[in-house]
Amino acid sequence: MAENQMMNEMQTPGAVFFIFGATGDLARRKLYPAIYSLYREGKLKEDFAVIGVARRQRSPEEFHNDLYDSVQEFCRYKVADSGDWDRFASHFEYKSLDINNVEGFHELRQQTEAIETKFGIQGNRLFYLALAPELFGNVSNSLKEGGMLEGNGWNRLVIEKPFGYDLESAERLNQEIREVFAEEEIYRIDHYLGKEMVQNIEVIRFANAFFEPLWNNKYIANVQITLGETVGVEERGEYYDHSGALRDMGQNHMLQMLTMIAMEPPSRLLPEDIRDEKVKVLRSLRPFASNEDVKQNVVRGQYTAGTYRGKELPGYRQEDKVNPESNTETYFAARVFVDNFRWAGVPFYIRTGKRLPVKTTEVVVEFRSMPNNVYLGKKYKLEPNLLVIRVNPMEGIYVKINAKKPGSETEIEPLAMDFCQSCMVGINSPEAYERLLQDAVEGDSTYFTRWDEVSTAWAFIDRIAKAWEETPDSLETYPAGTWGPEGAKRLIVQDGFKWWPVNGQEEDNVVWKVGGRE
Ligand SMILES: NC(=O)C1=CN([C@@H]2O[C@H](COP(=O)(O)OP(=O)(O)OC[C@H]3O[C@@H](n4cnc5c(N)ncnc54)[C@H](OP(=O)(O)O)[C@@H]3O)[C@@H](O)[C@H]2O)C=CC1
Ligand SMILES: O=C1O[C@H](COP(=O)(O)O)[C@@H](O)[C@H](O)[C@H]1O
Repeated sequence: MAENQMMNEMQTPGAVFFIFGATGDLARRKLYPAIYSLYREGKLKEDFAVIGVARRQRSPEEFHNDLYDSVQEFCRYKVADSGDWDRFASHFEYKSLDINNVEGFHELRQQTEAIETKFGIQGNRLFYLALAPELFGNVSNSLKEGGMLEGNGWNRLVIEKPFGYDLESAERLNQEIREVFAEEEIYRIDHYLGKEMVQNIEVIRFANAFFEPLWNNKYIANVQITLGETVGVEERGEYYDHSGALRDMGQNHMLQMLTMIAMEPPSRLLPEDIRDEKVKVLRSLRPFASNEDVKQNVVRGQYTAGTYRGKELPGYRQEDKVNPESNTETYFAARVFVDNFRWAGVPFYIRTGKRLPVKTTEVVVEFRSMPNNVYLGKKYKLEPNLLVIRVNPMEGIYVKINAKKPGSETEIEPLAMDFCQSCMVGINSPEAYERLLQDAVEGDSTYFTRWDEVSTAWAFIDRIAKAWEETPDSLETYPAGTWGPEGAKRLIVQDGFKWWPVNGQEEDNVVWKVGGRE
């Protein structure tokens, strides 16, 4: 196939992928489609195999049918023709196994050796745990006891979030898996790090003379990071009600994006150099000193019933498997400071929520006004310069500058330079899971989180969670389909700033024209 030929040079080393949790939602929606895309693009050749593991029984035909449905529904490539499909599907086998059944792992080992021989795989094994975190320790142990780590290639463990509930539970979890796997064998997924535009932050910053010299407190007034979702908790009420927005999105995706924006340039583009720089940012986060400090800097909210595009939406407490008296936050916004030379005094405003009006992830870097602006005055409509990095679902970069209004002698107006990557014909950005699976198999841990990153992030988040536990009435509400609680506006307005519109949409739903002149 054409994609295969084009991508030959990017082929990954042969390996067996074990998907523990093979009948689950993550495997179906993300992992199988990602493997198919890698295959279609020739990044996986014929020397790979997948063994799906879960408790329920699945005949080979049933498993292949599940696989087909998952690819057709969720993959960015549709199945090309039946010959290609049969060849792809022949790499997949299923093993019904409870992860606590060590005996069963000996059988798995025999199945593995047979499939390695069949596809000429040299003993490389990648264990992907798409399972509840409580099972991570047991599965690691069963892999060891069942002789699964005695192949003659490498062994790698890929684990999903959430990595713990707080620092203490994360430490326990880490200890359990470290009894079997070394840190360099562990790949902790934060799927935001696999997103094309999150990885692009590094390039935009470090490959452009426009930006890097200005990337500090002398020129940047504030940074805003928004991860908005229109969905509610869907079928995940039970998990979410225990977790909440702070743990579900804050501890991982939001702080990881913040580190990418704030980190120092690494001396080399090696995984440990980059992760060293990221962890320095996390260590520089100004910790909240007291409940009052948290109250002044962090706002939390829960959605109530509302309307979105004419549709009535239930409140969070009415959602399936959610405690009807739940105090769990579905939104939070925080003002965070990175106390180092580069960022001293620059607020980072971060916010995320479910049931907001727009699904979007964006970073807005707002530059300071000119020190002595000769264009101050009523007739000039000056706006601060902005750099906007659009992460998803739109991918692109947007720069807002001031320019003379054409034909006018005195008027100045903001001009938007908008590069929309996702609008370009022929661009079909890889899904985060494709990139991360490929990296894991290639042994590149750059976009996976190291233990010190995870633990430092938890220490920061725990302080907020503790304050909220002690001040339950700090929870505000917001109607589903709106931009979150009032407190989030106050948080930023008190500093003389405002939340910039995201994805072309103003907070009061006035459309902010994207591209061209406003
Ligand atoms: N779904 C998503 O989009 C995301 C999920 N995650 C995380 O990924 C993990 C998996 O999530 P998800 O797929 O949604 O969960 P599901 O509940 O849909 O799937 C869980 C899987 O685990 C298997 N399983 C459960 N117990 C055992 C056992 N004792 N032995 C063997 N297999 C077992 C189940 O199969 P069976 O019942 O047949 O044994 C099933 O395949 C979780 O940690 C979740 O937080 C993270 C980000 C996104
Ligand atoms: O990790 C998670 O992320 C999703 C949002 O991911 P995105 O790639 O669609 O932006 C979120 O819905 C979920 O609650 C959280 O667990």
